[in-house]
Amino acid sequence: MLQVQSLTHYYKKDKAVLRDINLNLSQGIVGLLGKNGAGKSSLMNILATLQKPTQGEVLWKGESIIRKPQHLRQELGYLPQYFGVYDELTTIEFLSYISDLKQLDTKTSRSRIDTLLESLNLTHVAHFPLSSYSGGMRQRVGIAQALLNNPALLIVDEPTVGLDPEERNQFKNMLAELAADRLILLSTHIVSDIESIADSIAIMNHGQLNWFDSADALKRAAQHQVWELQVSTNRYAELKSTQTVAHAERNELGYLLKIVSGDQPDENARAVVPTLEDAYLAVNRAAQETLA
Ligand SMILES: Nc1ncnc2c1ncn2[C@@H]1O[C@H](COP(=O)(O)OP(=O)(O)OP(=O)(O)O)[C@@H](O)[C@H]1O
Repeated sequence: MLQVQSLTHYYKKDKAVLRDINLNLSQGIVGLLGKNGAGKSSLMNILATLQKPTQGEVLWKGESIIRKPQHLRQELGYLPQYFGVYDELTTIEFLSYISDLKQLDTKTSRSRIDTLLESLNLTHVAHFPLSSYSGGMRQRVGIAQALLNNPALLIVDEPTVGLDPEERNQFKNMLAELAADRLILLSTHIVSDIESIADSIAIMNHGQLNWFDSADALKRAAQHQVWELQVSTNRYAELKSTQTVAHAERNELGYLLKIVSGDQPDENARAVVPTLEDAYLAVNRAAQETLA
């Protein structure tokens, strides 16, 4: 559905924020992981046709979205990282306003708004001003506006910021349901946001794409790179400065560490089965080593 070809982007002449990105995406959820500043929002803004890239091509169903953005826009839903709402409007008023911007006819708009309010559990508060909403409710309104045109491509940029754990889970479940018949691209720096729902995982570092495959393949690739080790407090202080410590748990002997490393970090370290978070750290560590 979506092909990204040799995409490179510069905001300033000497600093590429996206470097030669290539991706072929089809239906399902793609989790885009990367630290702050990795280039996730820049990539998403380009895919949402809000920014033209410096070089490269993006094809939606075979047609260039750079030359013909309108072609994708009709089928696009976008929830940006910073989603502002008009506080004094009610949800119904806000969604009607966005429907007008999306040029939906009145009948389609009314029916879509009713369906979305129902499925996002917002019907009972639809006539309240948005200023009275919690973070999770606002995020559901954000998703509702992105889904008004029943988009075939849904882009959500760091959607779980500000949500409590329960709201996070609800949001994940909702995305999993929505992915049945569309492509969803979700960016985050929190691995648990996409764990269990992403069909594939893309990892970015310094504007480069370092990984694109399933979560299982990612975990397999990290085998023999994750180690558990019991150390004294002094040894922990040493290891902290030389190793990627994924987890440190204090106990009566000092610390039980989980270390991500291509080599056995200590003769007493034993290899353990990587979690998705460990595997993500392993990709980042390898990317840092390549850059160094
Ligand atoms: N409009 C802009 N003008 C200049 N530089 C920018 C602009 N937008 C982003 N950048 C820079 O591009 C780099 C990538 O930023 P981007 O927002 O795409 O990353 P990100 O992975 O989404 O991170 P975050 O989660 O912090 O938003 C950063 O160094 C950022 O400072």
